[in-house]
Amino acid sequence: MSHSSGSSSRKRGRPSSKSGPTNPLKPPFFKSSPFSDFGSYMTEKNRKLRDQFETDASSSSHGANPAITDGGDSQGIFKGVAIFVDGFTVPSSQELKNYMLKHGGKFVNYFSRHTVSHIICSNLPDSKRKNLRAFSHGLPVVKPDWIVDSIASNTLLSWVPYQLVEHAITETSKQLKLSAFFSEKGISRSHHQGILIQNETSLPDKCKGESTELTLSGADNFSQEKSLESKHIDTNDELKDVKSESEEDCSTSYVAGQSSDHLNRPHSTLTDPNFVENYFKYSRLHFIGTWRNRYRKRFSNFLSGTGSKNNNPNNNTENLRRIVIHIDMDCFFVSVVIRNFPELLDKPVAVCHSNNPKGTAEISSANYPARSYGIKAGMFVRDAKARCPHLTIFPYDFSSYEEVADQFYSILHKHCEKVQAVSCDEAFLEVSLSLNDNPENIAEIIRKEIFETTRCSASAGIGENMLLARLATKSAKPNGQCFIPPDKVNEYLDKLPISALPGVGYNVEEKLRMKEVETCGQLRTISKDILQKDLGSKMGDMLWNYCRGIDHSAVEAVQETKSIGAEVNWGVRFKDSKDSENFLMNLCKEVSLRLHGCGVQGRTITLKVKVRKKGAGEPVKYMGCGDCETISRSLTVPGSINDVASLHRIAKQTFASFHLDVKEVRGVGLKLSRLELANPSHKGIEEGRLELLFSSATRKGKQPVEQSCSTNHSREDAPSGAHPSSSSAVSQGRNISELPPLSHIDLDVVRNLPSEIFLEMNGLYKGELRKILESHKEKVYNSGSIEKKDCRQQDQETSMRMQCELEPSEASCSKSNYCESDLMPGSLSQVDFLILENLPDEVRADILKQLPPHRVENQLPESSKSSLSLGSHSKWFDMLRVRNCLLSEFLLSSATFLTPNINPSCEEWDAMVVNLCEFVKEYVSQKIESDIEELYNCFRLLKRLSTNSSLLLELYDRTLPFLQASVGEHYGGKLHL
Ligand SMILES: Nc1ccn([C@H]2C[C@H](O)[C@@H](COP(=O)(O)OP(=O)(O)OP(=O)(O)O)O2)c(=O)n1
Repeated sequence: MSHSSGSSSRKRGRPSSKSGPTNPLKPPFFKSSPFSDFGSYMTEKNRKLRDQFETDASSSSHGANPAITDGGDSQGIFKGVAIFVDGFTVPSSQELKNYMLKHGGKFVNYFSRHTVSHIICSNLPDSKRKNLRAFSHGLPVVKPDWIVDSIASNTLLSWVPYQLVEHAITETSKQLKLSAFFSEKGISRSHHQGILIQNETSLPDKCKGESTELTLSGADNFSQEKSLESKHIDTNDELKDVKSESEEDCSTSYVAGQSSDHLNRPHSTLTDPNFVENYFKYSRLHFIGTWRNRYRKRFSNFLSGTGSKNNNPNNNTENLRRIVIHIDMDCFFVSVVIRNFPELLDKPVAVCHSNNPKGTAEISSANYPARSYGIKAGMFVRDAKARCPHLTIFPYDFSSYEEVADQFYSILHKHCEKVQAVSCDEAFLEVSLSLNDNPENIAEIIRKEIFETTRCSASAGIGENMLLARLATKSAKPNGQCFIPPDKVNEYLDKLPISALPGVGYNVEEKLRMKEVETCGQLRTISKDILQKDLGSKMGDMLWNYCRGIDHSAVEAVQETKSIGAEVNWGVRFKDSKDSENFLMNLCKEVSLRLHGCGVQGRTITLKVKVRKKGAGEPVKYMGCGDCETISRSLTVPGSINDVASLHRIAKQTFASFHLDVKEVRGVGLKLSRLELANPSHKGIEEGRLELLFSSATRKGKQPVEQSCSTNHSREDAPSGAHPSSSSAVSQGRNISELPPLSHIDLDVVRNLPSEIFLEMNGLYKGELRKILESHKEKVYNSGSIEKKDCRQQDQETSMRMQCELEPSEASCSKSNYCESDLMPGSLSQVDFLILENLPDEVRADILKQLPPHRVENQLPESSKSSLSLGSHSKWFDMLRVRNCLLSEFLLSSATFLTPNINPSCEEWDAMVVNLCEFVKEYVSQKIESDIEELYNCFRLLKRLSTNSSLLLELYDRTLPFLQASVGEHYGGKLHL
């Protein structure tokens, strides 16, 4: 029977008002038939057809259906699917029926919303389209291609991309599109999950296995495909490639956990001017990478770094032992998203931004049932689906991860004072227990509370050190705990594969395998000398310890951040230098945001660029970076920075110095190291920083934190409104014996401290800190070398800074120390104008008097002259604040780069000259007077530095004419240098 006849016979047989006035369910023409009414006739007919279909199906599966028998999939890919074909289709209804026969599905001749799971249809007349809900009864209306493609890929594909009408499913089942769940207004995930459940239960039972996935993939939308299509109308070959790739990837994928904007977001720098911002907004790696900053802010009260107060109420330290607990949530991302789906607990589930079964999106987390199919984090979806076609994939839900992570850490901090955060779902705890206490009890209490609060399980490993605790967690997972008592350590390690030890990668494993060493027990038979000889001193030493269960690292509540940056290695495709510049600017904005978020700035800027290797084809991963070479360069500037303009200037210059074909660039990263606390005027400066400084300084001195900072205190203890030096948390309860020894204090950090913290710290050290700084300064000045000059200059800046930051009373009493003319900066470029501007008027006037007068030729416009005149300080400061010595930073970094032992190549050298010329041109052309002031100072500085370097002299000689020509062009004069 054809699809259309099925439909018409249904209409024909429908009881009508004309059938009989008495009982419409018993029309007169059934009176003489064996069927009591039309319903029983249809039931009987359907039964017959079903039997017939099943007989055909069983003969088909036993006979001519290699797809089922050979494929080993005796159930067939359409198990649970029952189609009803409506209207003319290609392939025909009969062919579709045969496909169902062969591949385990059902073909329903007469529509019934109770037996049909999918309506197959090639076209919908307008009338049906308008009244879709009535027509479809809430079932999916899908093109026959869905069946054909599923057979071709031997997998039941999501039907969503094959919907006949885009909104078929969303309108009919009142299901919101996934994009709506992630609107900017922040509709909650639980709402979204609630809807998913609702949808699942509303589908026929037999479809439930797939329904979660199907419903989730409701975010697959054609609009995305279409928008990509329209955006990619371009004759450029590369764009064409991208088009086909993105269609392949996006047409059947959702990008969830994101706003609807994102669903329509193009997938590369080629078409998205805000690519960097979007990339980080939706990136799981970004979430993981930036999580620590959020944690620090939220739990700053707990980050005293002391942690030495005993957990045990009985404070008798003699009878206590130190135990480390490593606690880790199980399959974190999955556990969080399936909390509302208890029926999925024992089903394979993963989290990924796309569920396109052919796609190369990476699995972020897989639950343990999924792992039994070999699915793991980092695997492409297509590989995961190949291993487990019924894998349910959920989108990210970052806000819920954050919420659960907060709950997790609140519990940990409640139970333990010394918590070392490893990641959003993993931490080390150090607890002190009496010899009789069972360490498993506390782990159990914590795990129970975590589960009751978050509805997600955590596993715990317990041991005498961090190594053993971490190893024990592996044995405990999932949802368990494991204690390795001291007398069982060797036994535990004997059989443990060396690959389970932290830090053992493929290379080390291979080298040891060559020696027939595969377990820790076997590793113990090799001497330390041999290990160090074969694997290097550090690795050899570490492995020698690890295979004996020895680990000296201490649980540390505060961990130093050494660098902050951002890197994008996906979706990077530039057409021209305008693209790359725009990208760099956005990357700098991102990095600047992160630096401000942490209240720090950095002095060393590293730019890393990934460039496609010669001959490397397009990457396997869609829009990935593929086979690349990595080039990187670091520059150290004299003053730390965190503002976008400075970062961008340096990044742009460095990028240009690589002389790359931008079309070949596949990834860019920017990182700042040598971090310092940000300028006190920055909002990023937070309370508690001094605590961080103490612990970092102490670590630097390789002294365990708890030894020097034994008193527990939190900022909440500080009485409000009291004088900082006596009331702050730092001062609370501290006496000098509890502070790190002065020799452990990092003087570079101290130099840059905000005044109130410096004063507080100096007070704690009874004035010794200032003395040390001064004597250090003397030493530097007396040691005589080219470096002295820089140190001296730096110290002059420090002196200025200290002078400026001292409280008025302190400032006046120390003035004689710092305002001596020999310590004054040699040029304006060495002055921190922000500080200068904030000085009391008389102090600033004092300092300004001692600055060397700058000279600009008379031809400069009057306006420039007046703004550059020392008499009009306020205007001058305002302007200078805007551009705060950027050029000098560039020049000084160049100077660092051009030290005699580095010897730049000709290419690098030429790049330097060309870049400087361009830089100068750009500066001058903007006609900002403060820039002229800056150029003047910078070239003076360059001239001075060039007396010690022939390279710098050449740089000066080659760029000076350029500078003068530009000044002449824009101002009609030249600078006297
Ligand atoms: N390649 C990776 C690794 C991890 N993560 C995310 C998802 C994880 O859920 C979370 C925590 O990482 P874990 O390594 O702790 O892995 P899981 O918690 O998923 O599993 P396990 O139970 O093994 O800890 O970080 C990720 O997105 N991509």
